[in-house]
Amino acid sequence: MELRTVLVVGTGLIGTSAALALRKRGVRVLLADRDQGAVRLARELGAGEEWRPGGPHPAQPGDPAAEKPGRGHVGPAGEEPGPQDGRATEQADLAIIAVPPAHVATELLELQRLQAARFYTDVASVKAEPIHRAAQLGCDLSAYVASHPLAGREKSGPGAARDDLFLGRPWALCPTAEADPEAKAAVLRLIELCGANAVEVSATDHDRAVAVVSHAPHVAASAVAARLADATDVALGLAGQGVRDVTRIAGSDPGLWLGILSGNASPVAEVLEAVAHDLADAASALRALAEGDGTATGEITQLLKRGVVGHDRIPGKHGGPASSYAVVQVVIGDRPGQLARLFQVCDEVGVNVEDVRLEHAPGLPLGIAELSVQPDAAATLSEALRERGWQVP
Ligand SMILES: NC(=O)c1ccc[n+]([C@@H]2O[C@H](COP(=O)([O-])OP(=O)(O)OC[C@H]3O[C@@H](n4cnc5c(N)ncnc54)[C@H](O)[C@@H]3O)[C@@H](O)[C@H]2O)c1
Ligand SMILES: O=C(O)C(=O)C[C@]1(C(=O)O)C=C[C@@H](O)C=C1
Repeated sequence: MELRTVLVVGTGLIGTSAALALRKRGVRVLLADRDQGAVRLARELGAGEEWRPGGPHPAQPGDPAAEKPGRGHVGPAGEEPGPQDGRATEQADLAIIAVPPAHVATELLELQRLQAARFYTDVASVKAEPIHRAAQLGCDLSAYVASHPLAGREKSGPGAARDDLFLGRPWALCPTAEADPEAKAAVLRLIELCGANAVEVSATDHDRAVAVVSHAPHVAASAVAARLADATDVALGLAGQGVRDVTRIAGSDPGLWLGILSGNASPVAEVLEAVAHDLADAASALRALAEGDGTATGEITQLLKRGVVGHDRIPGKHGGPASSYAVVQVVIGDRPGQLARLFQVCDEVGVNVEDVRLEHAPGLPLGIAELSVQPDAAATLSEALRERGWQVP
């Protein structure tokens, strides 16, 4: 099904990223948020135009229309809801509700009351609870297919949005038995336009799955990062990439995450209990080791090995099977244009760079670029780089 006009309600990180991706594909996007500053910034970033459910002429202060009871949080303040029957003047093909999980159902109800769109989805990180609440409120479930892109950042708001945020990422959709096939087709088209991979799953299975791959890892990252709050300056001065990798997501908005964790409390608690068990066992094994019990190394090795097995099961990019890339390390000068020259060589020898990472030693004029490539391309690339004078250790 074609999406000509999409309404985005909640122009934060996810809503604005989806809007930017849709704009890039030529879709008309209407923007609404209870925070007018968020709408303005999204609009200035090129994410679309402000949604005016009552048409192009905002009600003026003092106009009896402006004194009418509000319409919840949807749309710009001080405007008429639409024609006299309460409908929006224009109906979008699809509305994306990109607000915190606890507000999804009330926004859906309000948007459906306005007949703001033909079909509706949301992007909340939990699925069973918003669907259950929507049913309780009497929303039209035939026009609604809940969804969740498995892509995000540790930053909030439209300023952090990226049009390529969803490229190659899984995007779960959880149609209920009541869902109209056309509503599902609309959400599938959204996912396709954003460059993501659709994964159909029931809401309950989704919530159990993301407890393992997203929500419990988030709490674990917060617990590790919390240790740093009163770490000494010496310790923080020694922080390398490891702690940065493990704690990146701990920088996220606590308010949003409280809502996510509360909406998926039991499945997350179950995973955390298992993690806590492993951590407690590792701590007692280390205590035993410190007291001279050499046999305790077995338990620690087992956990580390199970970690390697789990890590290797994470799918590679584009959701395909996990790939083990070879890493070619190259010494680069801290000067403009070095990376461009390096990529030029990769291009010349036809080697695709799957990933790149830069290691910079503060204060040193040199750094290391780590290029991840297919294992059978590593030797060709290393040789080509050496021939052209690059230092490949
Ligand atoms: N942050 C992530 O990495 C991530 C990834 C995937 C999905 N999600 C989900 O996407 C949704 C939005 O998260 P985000 O990271 O974009 O948050 P955000 O804080 O960047 O944006 C949320 C926006 O919603 C607005 N808002 C809140 N309540 C509203 C309401 N009732 N009506 C209209 N606007 C309202 C806020 O003003 C804000 O602009 C959440 O449900 C979250 O679970 C987040
Ligand atoms: O990478 C991040 O910063 C995220 O927050 C991403 C992440 C995830 O855990 O993968 C977090 C929560 C969302 O619901 C979806 C994606």
